[in-house]
Amino acid sequence: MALVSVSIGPAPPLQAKTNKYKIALCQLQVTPDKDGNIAHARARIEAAATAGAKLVVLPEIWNCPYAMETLPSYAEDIDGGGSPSVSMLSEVAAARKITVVGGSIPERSSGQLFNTCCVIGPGGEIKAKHRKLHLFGIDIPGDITFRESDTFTAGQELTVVDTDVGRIGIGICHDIRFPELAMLYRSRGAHLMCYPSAFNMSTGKLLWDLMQKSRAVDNQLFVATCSPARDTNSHSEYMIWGHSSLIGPFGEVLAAAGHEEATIIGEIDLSLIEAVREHLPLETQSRGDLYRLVDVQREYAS
Ligand SMILES: NC(=O)CCC(=O)C(=O)O
Repeated sequence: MALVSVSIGPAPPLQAKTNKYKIALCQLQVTPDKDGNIAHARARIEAAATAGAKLVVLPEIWNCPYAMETLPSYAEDIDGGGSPSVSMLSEVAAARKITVVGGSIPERSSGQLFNTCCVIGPGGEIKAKHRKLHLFGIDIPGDITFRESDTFTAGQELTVVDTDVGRIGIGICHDIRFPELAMLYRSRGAHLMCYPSAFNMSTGKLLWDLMQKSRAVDNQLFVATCSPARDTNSHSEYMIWGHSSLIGPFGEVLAAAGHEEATIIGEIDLSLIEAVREHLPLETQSRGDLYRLVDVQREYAS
């Protein structure tokens, strides 16, 4: 089928049951003990709900260490119902009537492994499942060599999900480096991008803040990132950067963690998006006569 290149129209109006709410980013200390990680995550989500959070976000790979050699032994079958990690998320979301962007866990499906984020609604239902689209691969001799594609298969679907707290676009860590993804999410009406992540010490120090602010500023929306805490005792070659953050639509840092375990809570006020877009109307200033973004999957679907 030939691909028809059509530019994307203006972002649809924002819709959410509530205009202002608290979001919690749980920067968890992860250990090799999966049951312990699940129990710990539950406790942190409950504490965040008690503190008033309506949306709780977990890190990339929170039920086991982010180490490619051991990840497969922790993988769970989400669709087949064999996922203690996702069951816990459903239970706690339903018990506390909150939305949970459940970080990511290694998912086993049809003999393949995916790096997968489930979004859970306040009834405990899985509202969306995002499989990491862009697998992280880096080779800087003498610094860092890492290849997710030796272990994971990349996902094939973009994920924009309607929740009680509005429309959320999901990406996992390295997905944040691809601006087109966030632009497509914005064009599909997302007001918040959530990126469960696990940046490393090299690229984290240099680029982590910049990436988050860029995605927020380019698209005039909120960006939330959530990382595991750094394990300074770990002998793993992959040391995690931490620094989970909430960025506002003007690029302002609304909340940020250091590298230790922490739950940070920030406020999302959706009216800020409209204000920023009104004050600085990038959408009407952009030059659709000179460049265009194409939503390939929508074009094929139509
Ligand atoms: N877990 C990841 O995808 C890491 C991405 C990363 O560090 C980067 O620089 O990109």
